[in-house]
Amino acid sequence: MLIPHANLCPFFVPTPSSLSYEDCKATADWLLTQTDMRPTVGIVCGSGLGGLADLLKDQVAFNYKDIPNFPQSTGHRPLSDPEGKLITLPMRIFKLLGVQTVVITNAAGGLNQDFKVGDIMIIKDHINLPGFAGNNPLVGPNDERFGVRFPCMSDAYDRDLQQLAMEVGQELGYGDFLKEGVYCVLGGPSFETIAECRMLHLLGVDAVGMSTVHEVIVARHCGMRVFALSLITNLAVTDYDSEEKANHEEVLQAGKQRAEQMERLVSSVALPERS
Ligand SMILES: O=P(O)(O)O[C@@H]1C[C@H](O)[C@@H](CO)O1
Ligand SMILES: Nc1nc2[nH]cnc2c(=O)[nH]1
Repeated sequence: MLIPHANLCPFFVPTPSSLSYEDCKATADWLLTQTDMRPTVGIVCGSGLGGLADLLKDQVAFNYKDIPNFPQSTGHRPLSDPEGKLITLPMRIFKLLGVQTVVITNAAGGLNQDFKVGDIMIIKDHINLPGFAGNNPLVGPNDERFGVRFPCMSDAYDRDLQQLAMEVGQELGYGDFLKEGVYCVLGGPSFETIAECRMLHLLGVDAVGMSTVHEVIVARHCGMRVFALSLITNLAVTDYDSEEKANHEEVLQAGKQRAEQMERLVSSVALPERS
């Protein structure tokens, strides 16, 4: 099953009712009545990377508005927006549909000095910076039917899939632009200041973005494997003499330029029978 990026601000405190097992089950059961397909891979498309959907044969498409309890994707939402609570609901619905592997793509700003615009970074780990202040999607009562109260995150990103992606990337001739690194999520929607970029660089962050991490935490909580890629759409500014200014248009533009290779890599790793 493939969904466009929710693109909602990850700052929220979920309430039991917004993410309840019963809500998710009702949604999953409804979807299962609409199709005979039984997905085992769930894909979340990042900004500018929605073309992945075109790779799928025998598509069955649903409008978000028609799916019971499903969050609407209407842009980046601020902390105070209660709709932001639903950002990770699709992960739990994936789980209840039978999905075993979740693939997430995003657009991100490069902090690693060896990165260039257009690089594809295999995410090997993350820093949930909002989590340091208590913004974790698992805050609140825990439903053991999804997972344990204190899930481990030291194996958040599946190592076998990372290795496979490196090998497949080399075979596809992506050696020059396929990298690996640590992704850090910030709340957005503003881009970073120069001082923030410098701080993140000092912390060992290779790429910074505004998504993915909360989905990964919820996906791992309920036991799905995770593979995630960042497309480096711009280079984070760390120099006060630089004239560069991050903007969403360049993010979308970079996405278009590298979308095909990104899509091929995702399909070769996650949907090998289709590539
Ligand atoms: O793929 P995502 O949604 O993480 O893309 C990042 C965050 C914002 O949506 C957008 C800013 O240009 O890029
Ligand atoms: N936070 C953040 N998100 C991004 N998404 C794409 N580029 C960037 C960036 O530079 N910073």
